[in-house]
Amino acid sequence: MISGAPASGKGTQCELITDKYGLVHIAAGDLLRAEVAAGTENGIKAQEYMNKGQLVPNEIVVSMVKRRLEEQDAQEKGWLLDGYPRSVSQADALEALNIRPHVFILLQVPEDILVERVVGRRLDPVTGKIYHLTYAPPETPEIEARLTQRSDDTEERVKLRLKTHRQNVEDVLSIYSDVIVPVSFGSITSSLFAEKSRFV
Ligand SMILES: Nc1ncnc2c1ncn2[C@@H]1O[C@H](COP(=O)(O)OP(=O)(O)O)[C@@H](O)[C@H]1O
Repeated sequence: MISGAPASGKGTQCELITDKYGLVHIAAGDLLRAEVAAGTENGIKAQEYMNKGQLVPNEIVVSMVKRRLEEQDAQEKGWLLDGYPRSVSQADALEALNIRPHVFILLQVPEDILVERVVGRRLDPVTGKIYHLTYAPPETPEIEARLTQRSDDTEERVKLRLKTHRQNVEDVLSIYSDVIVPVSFGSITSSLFAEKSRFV
């Protein structure tokens, strides 16, 4: 499992970890965005909460994540669960199925840096690669032209998401205290990964 505040680097570290270990990346936020894009009933409900940076109700998220964890690829290759659980009740739902992580990676980044990261974050819809207009600019003008920005990646909304994260992270950490590996800001992405990848 990997946990961290918005723009703490979950997505970027997940890409490095899943490439190296052949794990299946399961991100609750991505699953929800797929429901929103598909216009499903759950997606329409979830959108209201996501626009406010609030947690989407468990009756939508828990079954969605459980189903994805139980799919054959995750069972065979192993999974890296990103952005779930975000509450004790969500963690309890996995405990009830005897689903526990071998490692719980906790990314820790100062909040002022997070806001700057979010506002400049962009996504390439063709490759799925994450860029930052200042710190990790796109390689070509063609890529730059097609980059998209998440609707909740505004300064106003990221502050709501940070508040939600602070409210929930402490509850969850107590459940995984035996497998937590804290990873603090200060290393660039690749050296951070290299330095800490011994634990995975
Ligand atoms: N485990 C979860 N439980 C409830 N809502 C979630 C969960 N994970 C993600 N969401 C919703 O999806 C939004 C985007 O999540 P995510 O892509 O992980 O971005 P962030 O890193 O900002 O949390 C969150 O702001 C929240 O509204």
